[in-house]
Amino acid sequence: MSYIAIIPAAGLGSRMGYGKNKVFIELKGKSIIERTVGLFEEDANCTGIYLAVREDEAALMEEKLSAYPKVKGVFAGGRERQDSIYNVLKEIPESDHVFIHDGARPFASPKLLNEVYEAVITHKAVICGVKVKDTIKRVDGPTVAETLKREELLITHTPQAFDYRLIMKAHENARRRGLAVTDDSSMVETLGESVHIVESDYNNIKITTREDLVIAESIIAGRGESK
Ligand SMILES: Nc1ccn([C@@H]2O[C@H](COP(=O)(O)OP(=O)(O)OP(=O)(O)O)[C@@H](O)[C@H]2O)c(=O)n1
Ligand SMILES: C[C@](O)(CO)[C@H](O)COP(=O)(O)O
Repeated sequence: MSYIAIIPAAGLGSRMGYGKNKVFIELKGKSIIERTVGLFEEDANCTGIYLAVREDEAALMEEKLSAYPKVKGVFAGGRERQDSIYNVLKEIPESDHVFIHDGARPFASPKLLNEVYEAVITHKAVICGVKVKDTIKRVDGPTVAETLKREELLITHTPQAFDYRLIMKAHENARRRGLAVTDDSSMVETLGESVHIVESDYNNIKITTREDLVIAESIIAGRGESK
């Protein structure tokens, strides 16, 4: 048994405001996308890595990732993350399991990848996430609508892992029904299938805004990484 990894990296990075795709930002001499791809390159259970990239960045991406032999394909992304992933899903070879992991999430630990992999062997859909630390309220404009039960909430991370046929069916169903979602497991939920949860960790951040770059630098410093 093994899995293949899909890495969506075709975003605009608009919340970062960097003027170009944030996955090319370097953190201690290595770009975010190289760090993310490196996680799967190092994972013995991963047999191939496929990316969604912006068409105008395909050449740059291929150059950046030339040192990662598990990268088997780079495909054009779509308008939304969901479209980018579907564009890759329909091109990849059929396999037992598929991991989907944000290109902008470079700190997933080997332990987490392993736990998600163990879980997807038994469960057909697996996500990871962490507990909410703050109190979350649903709002209606400037007014509080309700206070949600914190113990029922999960901050969702990637990797998310799936049985290949199930995630393909979930994406195709979502496209047919015009469902727009921000993570892949939501589409599996829509099919009425259960989604298993593995505990992630707070370092597994998605680099989204400028503040995240400071956190990222501090995670790297804490690891004592040498160049
Ligand atoms: N059309 C899109 C949009 C996003 N992504 C990827 O999905 C991941 C998570 O998305 P997000 O953090 O939202 O990245 P961006 O879309 O780049 O950021 P923003 O929403 O701020 O523009 C990123 O690795 C991003 O490159 C993608 O492949 N295709
Ligand atoms: C999939 C995800 O990373 C889970 O937290 C997140 O939903 C991606 O959302 P984005 O708005 O595309 O960053």
